[in-house]
Amino acid sequence: MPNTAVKYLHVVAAVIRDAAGNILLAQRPAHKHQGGKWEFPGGKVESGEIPLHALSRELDEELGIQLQQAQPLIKIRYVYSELAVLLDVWEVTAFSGIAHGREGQPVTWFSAEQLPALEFPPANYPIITAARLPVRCLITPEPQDPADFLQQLAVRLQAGIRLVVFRAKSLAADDYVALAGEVISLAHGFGAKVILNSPPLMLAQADGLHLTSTQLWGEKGVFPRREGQWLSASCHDERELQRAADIGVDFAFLSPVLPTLSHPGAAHLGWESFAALVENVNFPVYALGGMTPDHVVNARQHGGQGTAAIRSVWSSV
Ligand SMILES: Nc1nc2c([nH]c(=O)n2[C@@H]2O[C@H](COP(=O)(O)OP(=O)(O)OP(=O)(O)O)[C@@H](O)[C@H]2O)c(=O)[nH]1
Ligand SMILES: [Mg+2]
Repeated sequence: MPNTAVKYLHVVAAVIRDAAGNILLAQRPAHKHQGGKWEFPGGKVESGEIPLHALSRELDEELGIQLQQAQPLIKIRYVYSELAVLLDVWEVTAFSGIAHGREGQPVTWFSAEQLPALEFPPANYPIITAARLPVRCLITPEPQDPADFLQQLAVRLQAGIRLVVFRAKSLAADDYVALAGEVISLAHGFGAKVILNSPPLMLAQADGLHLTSTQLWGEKGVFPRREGQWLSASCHDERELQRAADIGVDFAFLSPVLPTLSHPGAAHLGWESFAALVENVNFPVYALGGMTPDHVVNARQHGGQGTAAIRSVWSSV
């Protein structure tokens, strides 16, 4: 949660992608704060400036490019010993000009998968997660027939799904692990990532482990996660998001944002509450509950990473 007694320096920064999906990074000059580390280009918002103008000015000053289109990606508050920053990160989707280090700083395009091995200022780690995560996430429905399930999954991967939470509460542990192995190899063939929903055994090939909101309250540090594997969690309110932050999740799902077909009369957050809750955490959050493909725009406008869905993704393609 942000510390209201702290004055955060508002900094805009950009995740700039080329047509192949590579991301442009610059190396901070040695004499500056966090010198020598890689950064997302950007800088301080001047007084009276709106963030998008600050971003446009910084990208011209630092890289000689003209910003044409950008959308919010994530906001992070971080307290260094010397200063506190609010990193207001935007995803640049269109620009003109050829990026070069106008202030003499080295600039390089990296694939998203190269980012975790680079050295960044410590505030940046959630930005790397956000840059690697897609806008849409599929949470699978309960598998009935495994062969049919894999075939259905392949259709969604072909349609562009790049993040899958393999959720199968009805399967025995051995069956879950066997099907998970197949889900992972199928998804990896498409360059998609697979998060396993709290199996008793964590597979080395999986990209992450997902916790239900109940599992969030288990003993800290006992989750069977390996180095490099993400930890995600289902949350429904501020208390669960805070707990997710305390145990160090990489990203979360917040629900229900809208009414769902399975619980049509149940209370839901609505987009404004979603935005207010997301504003206070420093990791990417997917909107879940009642999401259709069109809601990706709403999720991004309200500070989310994107949308997660079971039914609408499984049945709409
Ligand atoms: N641009 C940028 N700044 C970051 C990142 N991560 C991070 O902690 N910061 C911190 O945000 C602060 C402001 O960034 P900056 O030094 O780029 O500001 P600026 O371009 O206006 O530079 P200037 O002070 O030379 O005018 C610095 O303390 C920097 O360490 C990042 O990824 N990109
Ligand atoms: Mg700068």
